[in-house]
Amino acid sequence: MAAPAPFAKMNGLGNQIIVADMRGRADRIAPAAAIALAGDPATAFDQIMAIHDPRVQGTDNYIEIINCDGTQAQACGNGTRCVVQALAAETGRSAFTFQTLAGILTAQEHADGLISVDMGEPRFGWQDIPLAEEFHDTRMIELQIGPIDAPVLHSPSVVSMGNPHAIFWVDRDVWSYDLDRFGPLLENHPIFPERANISIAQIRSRSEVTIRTWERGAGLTRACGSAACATAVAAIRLRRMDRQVTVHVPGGPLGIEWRDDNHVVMTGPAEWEFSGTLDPATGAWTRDTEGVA
Ligand SMILES: N[C@H](CCC[C@H](N)C(=O)O)C(=O)O
Repeated sequence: MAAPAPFAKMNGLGNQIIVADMRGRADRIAPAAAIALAGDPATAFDQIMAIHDPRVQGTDNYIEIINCDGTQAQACGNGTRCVVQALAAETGRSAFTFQTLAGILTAQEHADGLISVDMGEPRFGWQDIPLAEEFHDTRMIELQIGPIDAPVLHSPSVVSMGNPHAIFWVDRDVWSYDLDRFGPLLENHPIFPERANISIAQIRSRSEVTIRTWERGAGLTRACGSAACATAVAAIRLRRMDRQVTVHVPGGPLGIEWRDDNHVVMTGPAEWEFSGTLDPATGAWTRDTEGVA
């Protein structure tokens, strides 16, 4: 058994997040511990955001992101907002710089409690996503699901926000598609050698789009921040939306801006639910007693 680590169960628009405090220690949360925590209804999560000591100068922390199947993710927008809220409450600071597998990102809590995360620059090259074969134009790639002459979903845009995303554009209500059926097939399609997060998106105007996401390594979630960024960027590349948009995910709205300097900034809320301590080796956990800070 490892020394217990403090954690907070939080959510970002219903994206279930565990923020774990792994500062001042050398171990990491084991995949088996993540799978155990994911299997317990009280701690079921989509991603763990493990806050570690900084590894490079100029950053506040290294953040390891773990999906509920125990695999690592490069980016998690909603989880990053939860980390910011937790650290802001602890330190009284409002601006942070984190290192993740997707690179270095900055984030800020605003006076109204909303949090903005600079998710960095999107990448569009087929090797960057990555795709298994060369596609010159990733605004739309050849991929379809359903009957060959009447595909249910086809011609997605693909984008890397540090993690791989495919966005299928649909005309009908996003809830009328069996994403729980198509999601796993598309996530694991051979065209995506590192698998992919799969979204379906209905553009409603030049500034509003509604999406649902099947997340790589996590399945259906109520919100996926990096998918919201990827969708906005892909729609803007297709000249179907303006550079500042609202992306409606099942959990609520996220503001996304693709700035002129090519950075994508996501703004939204984070919510604390309860705190406790967990064993990073096994996932055994206890809840803090009510009333104790
Ligand atoms: N929920 C996250 C994304 C997790 C990404 C993960 N499922 C992967 O890329 O493996 C978000 O808010 O951006």
